[in-house]
Order: sequence, then structure tokens, then C-alpha cells
Amino acid sequence: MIRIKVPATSANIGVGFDCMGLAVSLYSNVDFEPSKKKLEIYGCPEEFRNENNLVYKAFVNTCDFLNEPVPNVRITIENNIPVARGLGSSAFCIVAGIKGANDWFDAPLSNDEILDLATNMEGHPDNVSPAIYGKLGVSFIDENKDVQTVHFNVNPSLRFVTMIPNYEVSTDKAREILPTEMSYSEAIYQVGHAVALSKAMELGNLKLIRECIIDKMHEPYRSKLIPDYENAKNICEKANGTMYISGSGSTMMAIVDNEKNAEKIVENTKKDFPDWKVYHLNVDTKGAISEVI
Ligand SMILES: Nc1ncnc2c1ncn2[C@@H]1O[C@H](COP(=O)(O)OP(=O)(O)OP(=O)(O)O)[C@@H](O)[C@H]1O
Ligand SMILES: N[C@@H](CCO)C(=O)O
Repeated sequence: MIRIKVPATSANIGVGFDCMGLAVSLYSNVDFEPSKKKLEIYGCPEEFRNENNLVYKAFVNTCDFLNEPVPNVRITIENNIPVARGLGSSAFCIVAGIKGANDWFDAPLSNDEILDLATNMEGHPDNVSPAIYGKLGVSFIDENKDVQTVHFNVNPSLRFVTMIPNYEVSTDKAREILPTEMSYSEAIYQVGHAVALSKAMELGNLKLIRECIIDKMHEPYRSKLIPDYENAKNICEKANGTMYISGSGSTMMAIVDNEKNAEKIVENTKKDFPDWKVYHLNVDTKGAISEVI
């Protein structure tokens, strides 16, 4: 049996809209085994137990790309990444499906090829790059339509707390509400802040992170789609932390530089929002891992 373990990913990190993403220590697994039936899927909601399942679609796309016949397969999903909350559940499915098929045929694809295939399916590389490589990824699609990606280490002193509301924000809606143009001065602001943020995360300099992370491209518009945004921000700031909207939301990700303040955020969020899921996480440094069991 092939088991693929994939980390949750948090795109944008404030100022890195559609190009930055972070892998965090919350994991989902998918097992792939031979089956007597064309397709068996276990461990996910009924609505996903069919040929439109994103893990299976990525598996089939990869078999096609490799010019291999699609084998009969039993797929068992153990998903700990909440769906449509801005923590890369779709990137998890796509990366797991591609790596599952790649390992089935003795791993002819490199991680860079897996990244190209995954970006093609997801539409943007900001989640799939850290899902494959771990760490903080900065990515773009070049003129030849290939994905270029670089990775930054994140200082281990930094702690991350996911504040996951009990409501979704639709990615489509969160994109529709954005303006279509920005000025030169705003572009200069974003570039400077995003580059400095990558270094500040590497250094673990929370004071600089607080300055760099303040976004002007999407958060001012998207925060209005999250009714509890200001309350969550207050909880983070009281614990000396900062916060950004993870992916297109609704999850908000707090950053602090010690365990005590991370636990303070966990405690206060659970007290004010008992129905939310709150996890104290680190950065994942390995990305998706394959095991043959
Ligand atoms: N366990 C699962 N089995 C099958 N499909 C899944 C599963 N989990 C997620 N998906 C697919 O991923 C889609 C959610 O993707 P979407 O991009 O809306 O959210 P997300 O990836 O969680 O958030 P973001 O991209 O903002 O981080 C679901 O509609 C479904 O198609
Ligand atoms: N970068 C994407 C992530 C969500 O898929 C966005 O913010 O819309």
C-alpha cells in the first residue's frame, strides 16, 4: 500500500497574495491500494465518493500524463484539513493524487514536475508549492508557463495558531470582491513588504513581521467577509501577536514568537468562540511524504 502524507498550507501570508504560502504541522493522509473494482473511496463525505473526487482526478491526470493505464484503485482518505477554510484542502487532494500515481509507477516524476502538474490543476502555485516542499514557498508562473518556486526556512521560534471559524468563505466570492487594478505606489508597497516579510520570517523577527504583513491588496476587502475578523485580531494583539487571513479565509492565522503567547491565543479563542477549531502549529519543513506500507 502507498501512503501519502501532506501538510496543510496557508496561502498569501498577508502581503504575498497568490504567490506566498506556508506549510504547517497539520496533516492529512491518503492510502492507495489495488482493488478488484474500478474505484473504491473511503474516509471522506459521501459527496466526494465518486469519480469527481479531487484525489482521484489528480491520480487519473497523472496516469494519463505518464501514458500509463489507470489501475483499479482503493483510495482511503484521512483528512484533518478542514474543507474550504483557507488551509489548502484542495492542494492536499491534488498533491496526494499526483504523488500516489507517481509512486504507483515507481516515481518517474521529480518534485518540480509534480509542482507543474499540481499548479495546472489548482490554478495557482501558492498552496501546492509548500504542500510539496514544506517551509515558506514563494512561487510564480514564468513566460513558458513553468512554475518557478523558492523556499525560505522559517525561524523555529515562531508559532502559528489557526483560528478556524465554524463558517466558510467561498473562494470565488473572496476573489470577485477584489478590485481589478492597483496604483504604482500600492505595487511598490506590496513588493517591499512581501520581500521583507520572507526575510523577517527567516529571522523570526516578530516586530518586523508585524510591519511587513499588513496587506493592501486583498485583506481590507476580504476582512468584511469574516464577521469575527476584528475580534480575532484583538485576541492576537493582546497576546503580542499578529494575524493574517489564511488563503481566501475564513481561517485566520496568528503568529507569535513563543509557546506561552500561542497558548494564550488558543485559550482566549476557545473561550470566545467555542465552536471554532483552534490549533497551535509549527512550520512543516518536509512537505508531502510517501511511504510504502
Ligand atoms: N476529503 C476530500 N475529498 C475530496 N475532495 C475534497 C476533500 N477535501 C477537499 N476537497 C475538494 O477541495 C475543495 C475545496 O477547495 P477550496 O479551494 O474551495 O478550499 P481550500 O483548498 O480548503 O481553501 P484554500 O484554497 O483557500 O486554502 C472541495 O470543494 C472539494 O472539491
Ligand atoms: N491565493 C488564493 C488562495 C485560495 O485558493 C486566494 O487568496 O484567493
